[in-house]
Amino acid sequence: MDKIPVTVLTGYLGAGKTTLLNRILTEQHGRKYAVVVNEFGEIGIDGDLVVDADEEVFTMNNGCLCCTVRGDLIRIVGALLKRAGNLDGILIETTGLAEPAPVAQTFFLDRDIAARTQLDGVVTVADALNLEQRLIDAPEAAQQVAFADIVLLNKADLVDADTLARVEATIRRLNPLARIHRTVRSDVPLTEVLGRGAFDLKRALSLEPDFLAGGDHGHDHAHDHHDHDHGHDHAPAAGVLAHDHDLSIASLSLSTDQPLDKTLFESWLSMLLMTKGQDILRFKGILNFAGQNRRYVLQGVHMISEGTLDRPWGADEARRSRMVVIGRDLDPAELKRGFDGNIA
Ligand SMILES: Nc1nc2c(ncn2[C@@H]2O[C@H](COP(=O)(O)OP(=O)(O)OP(=O)(O)O)[C@@H](O)[C@H]2O)c(=O)[nH]1
Repeated sequence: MDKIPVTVLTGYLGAGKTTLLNRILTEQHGRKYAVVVNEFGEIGIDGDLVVDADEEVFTMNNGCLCCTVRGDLIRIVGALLKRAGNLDGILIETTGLAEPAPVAQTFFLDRDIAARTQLDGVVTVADALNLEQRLIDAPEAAQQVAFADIVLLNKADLVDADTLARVEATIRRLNPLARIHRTVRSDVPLTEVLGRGAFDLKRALSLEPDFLAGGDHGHDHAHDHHDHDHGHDHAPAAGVLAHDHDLSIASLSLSTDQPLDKTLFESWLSMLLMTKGQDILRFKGILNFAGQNRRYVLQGVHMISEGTLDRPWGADEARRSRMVVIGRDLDPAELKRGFDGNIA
């Protein structure tokens, strides 16, 4: 039996992973992929933002995929394999705060999974506008780039040619071997990211000598999965994978069953981004605006926000507005007050 290829999509918050995933699901129409999405936050939104309703999307909401969640991944992939039928591949989108190595490890360490699947490649989407700053303030960002087999240098439309060349040189320094594609909205020929047999175990071992050793690669973890704030206390480990998450990053979920007033909401959001945009790493939401029978999808990274009208609300669907904000030093009470102030 052929092994099922697995592609891990990684990259920092808001880099363009879901955009790539949607491109794969749309362009590879007729193929059957199982999609596993891991998000950082209590209320699932990512699963809803994946376009193709024919695909089954498994969401893991446990926040950090880097360690304990691997158990969930093993369970989900294990269940998938039991009824795999004619699956053409498994696509795993990690949260922007995850490291790809432990996810990749799963496909080597779990015997049953290793026998049936083959890690095809780790694809890292890098945000050309924000990567340089992330490499300074977010250790995961460097690990994601270092561990990639293929890098999409995305959002090329948001920077000038010199910046793009500089960011590409930085990626090259972190990862001399990966193929790098400059992209806008993750538009890369899919033959460049899928079915390439790109994963290089030797390189993984050079970055993480314990890659095949299992366990938690020398880390000592203290997670608090209750509020999805996660603190790690990591003993120094060999290789690039010694990690240290930023404890001040948290995810806040906002929701209401009452319709929101679009004008109030937009002015609240623009004020919020003007005053706190540096600290807001990522926000996304599915909103119910008064008088609108279609869902409004909101997306943003720092000061850049995008809103689009999506499909109509279903007849039996609860018209619930949900928004997730991920950032540093957020004030939950103030954000909740502001959000609730937009109720129509
Ligand atoms: N201008 C511009 N915007 C982009 C590009 N690629 C993606 N975006 C936008 O950036 C935002 C984030 O894109 P996503 O694909 O959701 O990013 P992600 O990496 O899945 O985000 P998380 O899962 O939250 O980490 C969305 O508003 C996209 O429309 C690009 O090349 N240029």
